[in-house]
Amino acid sequence: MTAPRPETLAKLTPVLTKRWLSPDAWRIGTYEKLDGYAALRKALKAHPDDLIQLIKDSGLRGRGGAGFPTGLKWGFIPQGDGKPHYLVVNADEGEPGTCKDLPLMTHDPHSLVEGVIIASYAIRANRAYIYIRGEAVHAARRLRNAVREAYAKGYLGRNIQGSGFDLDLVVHSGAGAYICGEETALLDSLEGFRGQPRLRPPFPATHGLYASPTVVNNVGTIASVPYIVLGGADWWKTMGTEKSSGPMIYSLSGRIANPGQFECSMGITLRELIELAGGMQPGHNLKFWTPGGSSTPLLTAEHLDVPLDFEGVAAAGSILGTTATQIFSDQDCPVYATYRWLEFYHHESCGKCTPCREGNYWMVRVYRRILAGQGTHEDLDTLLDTCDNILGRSFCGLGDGATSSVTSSLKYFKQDYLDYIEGRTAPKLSEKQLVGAH
Ligand SMILES: NC(=O)c1ccc[n+]([C@@H]2O[C@H](COP(=O)([O-])OP(=O)(O)OC[C@H]3O[C@@H](n4cnc5c(N)ncnc54)[C@H](O)[C@@H]3O)[C@@H](O)[C@H]2O)c1
Ligand SMILES: Cc1cc2nc3c(=O)[nH]c(=O)nc-3n(C[C@H](O)[C@H](O)[C@H](O)COP(=O)(O)O)c2cc1C
Ligand code: SF4
Repeated sequence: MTAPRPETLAKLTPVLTKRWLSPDAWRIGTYEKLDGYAALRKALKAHPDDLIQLIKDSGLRGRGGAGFPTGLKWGFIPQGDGKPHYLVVNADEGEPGTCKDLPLMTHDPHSLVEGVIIASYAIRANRAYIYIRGEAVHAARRLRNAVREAYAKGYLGRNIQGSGFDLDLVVHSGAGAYICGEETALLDSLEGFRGQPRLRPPFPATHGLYASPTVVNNVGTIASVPYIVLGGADWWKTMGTEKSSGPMIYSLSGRIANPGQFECSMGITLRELIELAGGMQPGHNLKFWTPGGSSTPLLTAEHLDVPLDFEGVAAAGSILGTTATQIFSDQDCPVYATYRWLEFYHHESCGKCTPCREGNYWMVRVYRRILAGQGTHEDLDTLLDTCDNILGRSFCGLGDGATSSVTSSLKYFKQDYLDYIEGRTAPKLSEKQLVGAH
């Protein structure tokens, strides 16, 4: 493992991760000693509209993958409409490779709770929910403990810190479905229905939980809010780039020496991230990687110096997404990796719309055929044609995301497909595994 150079180490900007290594930071006493709830006290003295303006000024963009401007979203909540308003935190974190919200909630749950209270005050919500992935049992336990502690200290409940503001916060565990991370499927699930996406527009900002104005934000988005309130918009903008401000937690996995979370100013490159992670594993050379989880088009070793911000990754033909960089080497097969992701999308497709439900089913079969050494050249056209019929024609983003690795692996690694089809690569799947592929 090679140590990073000092100039690369300087690119680490621990803000949301700064307490993760402090012992017991998940307990309220420790959290308060480390600046905890100071932002809330400051926020409760401000006018809610000024807080929305502060978040707009900071340029904060959603950390759930789409990068929608947070202040703008909060500003869409109608005021004086007589309806209840809701804040819903999306803690479903299901995107393969993504692991930033879970450690945050485990190590520093109060930063999320504090962010929830400030955001709810800003949008005038008196009830908030954290919808957490069902499998995340430990993180949910920590969160529920944090909520209990916050009630006991008067940060939640009636007349918070004497401000006159009331807020109840409920932690709701889902049942472990990827689709329930899509915000409208999440809202259906929270209401007690089967989690399937709703038609948008109308967006949750006007017609969300119980058809009322609702802000849905990712864990990382809401946990950023206390830091912006304390440090100010200008400080936040000293990190990152002009249109992608602030720090970002990048999760690194795969063929690198030291996988994990690295919080850096947005715009860092994969070359620098790999250096921070101690380099590639010995004997491995970078072949392909996802910039933001499996729903984002693959990039290659040519893209090592692409700035990992919303604009930089888009210019390189991919999407920043959840900043989950999954790193594959010359010893990994892009055809097989794509097949495994497709099996995931096929399994997780909710079945509501035909392109995604049928398209993923058939693409999995075509991949099995190719990987069993029984593919044809026409199969490659079938894959591209199927993607063409899914992308932009699906009811929600799951269908679109499923096509990303198919089209990008065919763009960069067509030869790997041809090697299976023309018999130069030994089959990876057996006849038995091929059952049902024809
Ligand atoms: N974090 C994870 O585990 C995970 C898993 C799968 C996918 N994703 C990410 O999800 C993203 C797609 O999510 P999406 O379909 O919600 O994206 P989207 O661009 O449709 O919406 C993003 C957010 O902006 C809001 N919004 C957009 N336009 C609006 C408008 N006109 N008025 C009011 N609000 C508006 C939406 O309500 C939503 O909250 C992908 O980029 C992917 O990276 C994340
Ligand atoms: C299939 C699918 C799954 C998603 N899963 C998540 C998720 O687990 N966590 C999340 O924050 N956003 C997820 N999203 C994005 C949400 O729909 C939404 O854009 C996000 O919660 C908005 O929060 P933000 O603006 O703070 O990013 C998913 C989107 C799709 C299409
Ligand atoms: S794209 Fe897939 S997950 Fe989304 S609604 Fe259609 S079938 Fe369901």
